[in-house]
Amino acid sequence: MASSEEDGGGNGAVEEKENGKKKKLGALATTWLIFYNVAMTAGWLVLGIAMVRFYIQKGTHRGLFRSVQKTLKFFQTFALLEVIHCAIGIVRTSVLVTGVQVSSRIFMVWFIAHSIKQIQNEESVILFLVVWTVTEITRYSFYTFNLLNHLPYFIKWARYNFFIILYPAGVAGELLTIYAALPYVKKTGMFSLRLPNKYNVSFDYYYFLIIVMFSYVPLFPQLYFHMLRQRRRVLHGEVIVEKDD
Ligand SMILES: CCCCCCCCCCCCC[C@@H](O)CC(=O)SCCNC(=O)CCNC(=O)[C@H](O)C(C)(C)COP(=O)(O)OP(=O)(O)OC[C@H]1O[C@@H](n2cnc3c(N)ncnc32)[C@H](O)[C@@H]1OP(=O)(O)O
Repeated sequence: MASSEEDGGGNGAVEEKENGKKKKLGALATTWLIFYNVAMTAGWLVLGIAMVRFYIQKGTHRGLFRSVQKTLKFFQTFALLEVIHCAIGIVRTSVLVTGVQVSSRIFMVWFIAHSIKQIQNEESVILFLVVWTVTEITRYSFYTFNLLNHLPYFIKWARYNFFIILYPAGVAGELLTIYAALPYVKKTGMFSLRLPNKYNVSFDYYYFLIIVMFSYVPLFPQLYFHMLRQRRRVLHGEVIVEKDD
């Protein structure tokens, strides 16, 4: 993490090491990442503004998902590139951690909120939408300013503090939404394959969703503790030895 004067100071040795790392990132990769992060910041800002405008004009959250879904789908799906960034090594972070984070979001957007219209007006959908939006505006603006070597301290602070509350709140929104979807999935048998069929395979989306819900129990703490470690490293200059994937 390269610091700038606006950072509010920090450890000189850590700063030097971090600047060295940044020099190694090629100019092309840096240019691409700046473009990517600016586009993502703008996308999530547009989404945030659209949500606020909708609520002010209509005075209800009903219909909000429907009105912002195109922007949400586009920018959240675009985030798949983050897994590629890690895989090709232009971003120094774990493919596994990023993969779990991005795939769970894509799953929520396409296989839950998009596919099950009956749950689109649930309060829990608005909860995760608001939480994701605040998180992503902060996160992508952090990356952008950091790459430009002009990182205001409040953005750095927000990036590594907001998540403490937002992560559990987002997970609560996601789990409550999947829970609300269960009766519709059971009633319609959507995305399920019953025997007998020509493939001789059966799949029950209802039970799959229950497994997904339980998978948050081991996976979410890993993401949360990863972020707590990143927080100690960036805000308190602790050297953390990360295990390879
Ligand atoms: C098929 C069904 C699958 C179902 C799976 C079900 C299980 C799911 C369990 C998990 C639930 C997750 C729920 C989640 O969706 C809920 C929410 O998001 S709620 C909102 C709160 N969320 C957050 O705060 C998100 C926090 N997460 C993240 O920030 C990232 O996604 C994460 C990958 C976890 C971040 O990790 P990372 O290691 O990247 O942290 P850093 O930001 O500190 O970055 C490390 C270094 O990489 C550089 N970097 C990273 N990305 C970029 C970029 N785009 N551009 C430039 N540089 C980048 C960064 O600067 C750091 O560099 P350095 O080491 O040099 O300092």
